[in-house]
Amino acid sequence: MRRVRWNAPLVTALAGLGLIALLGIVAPLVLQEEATALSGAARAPVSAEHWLGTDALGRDVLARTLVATRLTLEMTLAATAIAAGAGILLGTGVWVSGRRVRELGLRLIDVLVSYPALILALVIATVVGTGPTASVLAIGLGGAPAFARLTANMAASVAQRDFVTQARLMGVPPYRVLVRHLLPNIAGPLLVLLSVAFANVLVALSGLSFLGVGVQAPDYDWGALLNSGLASLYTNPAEAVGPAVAITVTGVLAGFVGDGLAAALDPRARDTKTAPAQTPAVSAPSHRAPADALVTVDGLSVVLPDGTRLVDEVSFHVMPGEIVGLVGESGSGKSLTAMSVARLLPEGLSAHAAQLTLDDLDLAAPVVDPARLATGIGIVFQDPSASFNPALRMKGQLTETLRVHQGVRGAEVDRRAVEALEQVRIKEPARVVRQYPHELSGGMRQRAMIAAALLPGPKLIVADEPTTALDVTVQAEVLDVLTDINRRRGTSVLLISHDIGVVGTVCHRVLVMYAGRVVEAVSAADLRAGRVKHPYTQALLAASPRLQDTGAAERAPLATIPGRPPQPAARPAGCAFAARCPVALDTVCATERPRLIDDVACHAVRQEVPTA
Ligand SMILES: Nc1ncnc2c1ncn2[C@@H]1O[C@H](COP(=O)(O)OP(=O)(O)OP(=O)(O)O)[C@@H](O)[C@H]1O
Repeated sequence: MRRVRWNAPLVTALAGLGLIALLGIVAPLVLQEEATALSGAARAPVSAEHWLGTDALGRDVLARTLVATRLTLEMTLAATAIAAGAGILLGTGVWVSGRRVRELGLRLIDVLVSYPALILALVIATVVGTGPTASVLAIGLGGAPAFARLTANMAASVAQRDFVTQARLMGVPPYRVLVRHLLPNIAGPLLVLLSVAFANVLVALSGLSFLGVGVQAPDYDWGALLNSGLASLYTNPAEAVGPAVAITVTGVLAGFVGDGLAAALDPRARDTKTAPAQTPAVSAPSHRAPADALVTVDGLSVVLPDGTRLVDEVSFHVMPGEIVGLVGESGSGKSLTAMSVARLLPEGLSAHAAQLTLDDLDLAAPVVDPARLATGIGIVFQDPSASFNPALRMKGQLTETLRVHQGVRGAEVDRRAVEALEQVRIKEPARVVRQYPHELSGGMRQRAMIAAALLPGPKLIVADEPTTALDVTVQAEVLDVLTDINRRRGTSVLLISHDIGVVGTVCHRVLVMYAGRVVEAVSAADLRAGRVKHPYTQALLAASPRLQDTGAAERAPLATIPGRPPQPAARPAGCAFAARCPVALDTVCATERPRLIDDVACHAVRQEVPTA
């Protein structure tokens, strides 16, 4: 389960509920006598002696409200436990069963959920009778369908994940898959539902007692006290105020716990918003980007909270109309670099840069106008099947930015959506805009993703491995669309790929990344011709089956790069590639990190260059 990040509403609400629980323990011990003593004055108004007055038999209302805390909380906890226990059992039971039972079970749960819980509880109450136990059973069982539905739905979605499939293939029995793989992965949402259910159960139990079918005299809970206060609502409203406030405060606090838990367990509610790049006050720009560069990145570092640098002082620029490729092995920092430009860093990571700009838009500012960001940068992600919401038609998704940030409405929305699909060469665009994502092929979805990114007219498209998830036959099609858009509209592209063949073919300029740094910047023409300097770029080229240019030097047989890149936290003091490098020098490469000078960061290369 995800680690809980404590937040103020959660802590405050838990502390409040803790206090009420303490009251529930202590009050019956010290106030029991006062709560049952007949003072003589029936329905006495508020006085110094009776802060909330007395009831019809002259008993102190405040003392009774406080004493009732215990029974109310006990009943609420018990009913919530029954709802959760029975619901989770039903939900998981349905999941573990065979297909037919599962189908039947899911339909049953659907029917039960569609039936209001309180009505269901009233029906159960009429069958099992009145009193605390009957109320708890009725409300508990009435709340079970909500838990069953959530458990079954979540279990079904987790069950499709690879690790569950693997466990099942390995013959792990269903109940073990359930306990080891499923329940821990759905515990977060269940916990949130638990606290919300607690509030609902409290209100429902109080409702039953208030209606006279719950707790019966001489027992009393807050609902029963509310019922007795109703009779004197006009003469002594305070009698109803005590239990009403108690129910409201406890219910609201439980709701806050649910809310706080949801925020604490959901990374999107915290810092995924986009971790803004922060500009350190002291660093001065060092990267000499042309004045008319569209994107300027100078000294960009992406760091973990413990200070580990995942991306380390990366500098580059993208000119208007230019396609720049970021290439390197998995983990070299390509995505984090590109996502910093788009201000879409994952939670927990922060970016620092001396300069990070798109035209005159400061991407390193703590706050950036979302409309300018959304219309300035379009993003194409790797997996087209995950990029679209399966429940919505293509039109709405393609045109979201247009509608939200550019106020485009009505027939214009349709026209622009169709036009965008035409531009990415999707046949019958008018029909496709009305379709759902699953009705499109992978290649079409990826081209539609490019259309969505293009629609607001961005100056830059960030394409993060746009062809990796696609069939080889459609990869070229998608890349062709990207280059075509670049040619016709002059849109700049920052293209991320682990395939040096792809970037060499599509880009104008290529930045080779290794262990969080740019180790070489090279024109695509030089790359294709094999005119590269850094031993890592040479190794990548030698290992690439793709780059076949007519003007290229004679290709050597395919090679592999021995070893693995170092983990970000274990990068050596010297060159991070030294351990795998065939030309590493004994001293300097082991001790000194090479800087990017004349587009290459390598001590050995510099030693080879004869000094004038
Ligand atoms: N949210 C995160 N928390 C911690 N480490 C991360 C996070 N995201 C990425 N990393 C680490 O940062 C480094 C760079 O990651 P990044 O995704 O930018 O690499 P990449 O070159 O794009 O690789 P790939 O081609 O596999 O996507 C990797 O070592 C990765 O494990």
